[in-house]
Amino acid sequence: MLKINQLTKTFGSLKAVNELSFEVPDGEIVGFVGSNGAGKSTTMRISMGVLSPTSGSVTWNGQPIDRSVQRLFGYMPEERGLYPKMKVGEQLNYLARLHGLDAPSAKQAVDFWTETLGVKKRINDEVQKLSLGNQQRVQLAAALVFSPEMLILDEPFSGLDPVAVEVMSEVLLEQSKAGIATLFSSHQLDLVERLCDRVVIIREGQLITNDTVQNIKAQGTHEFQLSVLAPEAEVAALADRVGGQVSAGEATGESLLRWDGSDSQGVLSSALQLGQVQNFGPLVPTLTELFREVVAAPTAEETEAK
Ligand SMILES: Nc1ncnc2c1ncn2[C@@H]1O[C@H](COP(=O)(O)OP(=O)(O)OP(=O)(O)O)[C@@H](O)[C@H]1O
Repeated sequence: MLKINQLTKTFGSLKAVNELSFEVPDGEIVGFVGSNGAGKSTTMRISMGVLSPTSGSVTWNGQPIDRSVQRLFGYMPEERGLYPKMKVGEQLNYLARLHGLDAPSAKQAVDFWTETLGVKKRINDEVQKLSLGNQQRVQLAAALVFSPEMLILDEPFSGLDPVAVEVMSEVLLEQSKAGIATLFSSHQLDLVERLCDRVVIIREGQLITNDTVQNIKAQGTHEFQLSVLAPEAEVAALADRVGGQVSAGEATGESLLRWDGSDSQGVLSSALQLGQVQNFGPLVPTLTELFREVVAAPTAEETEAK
């Protein structure tokens, strides 16, 4: 398990990471989310041991991140890190051997990951000759080729086409089933929602949320929505009763009623008197909507300053 404990990193007067604590347990995929400049890459660099913290610590199974621990981590840095003039296959083979695989195992791993990630045909090409998306696939192969115990991936999905996104999603889910701990940052919240066991949201270096996707969604503002085949004017009277709002639905003659969910069964029976009810239930917000709410809310410091 990776444990980030009271981590702080300052650059001059800027606190890029501010007393941040969270964990990435074995077999879990943790999505690391925050606006541009929130401190995600800085946290990941420190977790990988390529940047030292100002204070606080990161440990792997209780051990500080030294060279022996670094060897267990598959890392995809934001600035990427392949040698542009080296051939894809040579580069991956070099990395696999560097991490202790013998020659036949390294070859097998290179074949497997280039095949899985769809770059096997490019194995003899220099990395710099590949499209950006294919370079990204090779980056992912580089993080995976030596069977790491932990994956630290800084925006692994950026620049990938939809097919590669699907392949990579499957790879992460399989790795997680095999017990690998994964921390990945992303601005693609639909993917985070789909893949992650847990989501860590940070803002200005500070932890805002650390919870399961399910819990985060359950805590969001819960409105109800009902769709009924009845004229808007008739549904408006019902809306007035519960302080809701009515709008036209997509289907002909359909009206949508949104309200805070109070007296839901009473509203349903009244709506049934008006016409056929098509849909009825809580409107579960997407992670993207919740993220917008969280990021738009004032910070504790801003609230205090008022
Ligand atoms: N080496 C550095 N020197 C000075 N400031 C830095 C350095 N690295 C990062 N920062 C600053 O620290 C803050 C956090 O940056 P970081 O790259 O960790 O954010 P991020 O959440 O990864 O953002 P993005 O989503 O844009 O990649 C930013 O304000 C950034 O400008």
